[in-house]
Amino acid sequence: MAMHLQGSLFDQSDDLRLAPLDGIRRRELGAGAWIDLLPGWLTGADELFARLAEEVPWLAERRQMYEQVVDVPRLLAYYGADDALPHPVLAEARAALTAHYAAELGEPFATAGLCYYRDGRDSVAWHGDRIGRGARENTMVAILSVGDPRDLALRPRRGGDSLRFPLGHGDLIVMGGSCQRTWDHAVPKSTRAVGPRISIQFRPQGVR
Ligand SMILES: O=C(O)CCC(=O)C(=O)O
Ligand SMILES: [Fe+2]
Repeated sequence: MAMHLQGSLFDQSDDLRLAPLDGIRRRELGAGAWIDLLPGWLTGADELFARLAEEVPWLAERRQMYEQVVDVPRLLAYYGADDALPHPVLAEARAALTAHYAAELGEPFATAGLCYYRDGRDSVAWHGDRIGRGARENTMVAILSVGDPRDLALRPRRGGDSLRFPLGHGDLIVMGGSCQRTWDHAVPKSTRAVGPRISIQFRPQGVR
């Protein structure tokens, strides 16, 4: 009898595979912003999660906030357009996104930012990716999520209700149009017992 002692942490498939992007669904948010969602874009991502958690040179940042220096409540890593990505499937993912959005975006996805949320206390506060061109131009930010599910919350900057999109293991969300200018996004803290999550954000050159 074959015994599989190394159980899967999050999903059943051992096969690391990206689904075609044709199945992605768009939702218009208003004010020229939209999101595209594809749950389960990447299957078999347990090994990817483990490798990223162990091998990425994670940085714990500290930031000045008023009179205090505070810990940024998540770990970070950044890969420029010419840096080797920490796993080959991430290069594949970036190439697939570049091909799928070529006509609409008009430039490749280039950089990869990684965030590691160790538990429900880790989070990112409301912001838009507005360092650089995101403040002035329409652009796209594509986020692949692995590990425990966390919500990505979005709210219009002009005021209004926030929306929450639960992002699970292998899910893809793309924020596009005016989203970085006219909407803010956040990963709120969670009081539920949540395990670790890693997000990979692909952006065009000069968008942060
Ligand atoms: O982890 C996420 O899904 C969002 C991260 C984010 O918004 C950012 O790093 O700019
Ligand atoms: Fe962001």
